[in-house]
Amino acid sequence: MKKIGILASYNGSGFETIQKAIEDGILDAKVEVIITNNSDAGVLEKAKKYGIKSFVINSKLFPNENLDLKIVQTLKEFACDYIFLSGYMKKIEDNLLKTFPNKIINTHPAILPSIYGGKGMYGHFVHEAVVKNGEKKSGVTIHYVNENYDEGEKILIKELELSENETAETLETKIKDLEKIAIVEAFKKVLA
Ligand SMILES: Nc1nc2c(c(=O)[nH]1)N[C@@H](CN(C=O)c1ccc(C(=O)N[C@@H](CCC(=O)O)C(=O)O)cc1)CN2
Ligand SMILES: NCC(=O)N[C@@H]1O[C@H](COP(=O)([O-])[O-])[C@@H](O)[C@H]1O
Repeated sequence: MKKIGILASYNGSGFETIQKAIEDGILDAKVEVIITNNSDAGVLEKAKKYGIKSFVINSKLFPNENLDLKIVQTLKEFACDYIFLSGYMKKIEDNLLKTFPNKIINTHPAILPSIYGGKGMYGHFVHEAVVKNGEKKSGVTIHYVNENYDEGEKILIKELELSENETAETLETKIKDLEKIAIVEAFKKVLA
């Protein structure tokens, strides 16, 4: 059974999607550990709810430590096979990339490659830009992570069409619903 480590900065909705798919027998895997950079992250409550060990790793708590190495050390302690970025807002750096080559998976709330990826394109900013530019479609991209933001090999893309009166808020809700399907489908492919 493959072991998954989670990195999240906020609510970790993607993590909960994976956890529910595991509990429903859809994914043959186990979430071993959750790491966040944000001591107020909602994902910490979710970790408690599902009985999964969690850690806050950031420069405020560990001012004199290499956070990249500390994250690697933690993920290795739990013998993780895959790392899933469930709304993680920090750059994945060299040690993590080298320790888990082609094993770090991210969900991005837009179609990639596009102008809706890269530095500054995260969370609500993505949906605001898509609506502002009058795009007719958007979607979700699940991809492996490389050294640059949102440029890794694609695993799966799911698209949706914007409605006439779409707002960034309504689009974010639709994208998050689409993400639930995309994440499970992508992990079924990866774990096969
Ligand atoms: N090496 C990589 N690291 C990360 C990737 C990746 O593809 N390669 N994906 C991101 C997730 N992400 C989009 O899917 C993303 C997250 C954050 C940013 C961004 O611009 N962040 C800001 C800082 C925001 C903050 O501190 O709250 C920044 O870098 O200025 C872009 C894309 C996760 N890591
Ligand atoms: N560029 C990365 C990015 O924007 N990721 C997005 O952050 C959200 C996190 O939501 P959550 O905190 O509710 O899980 C998710 O929708 C994810 O696609």
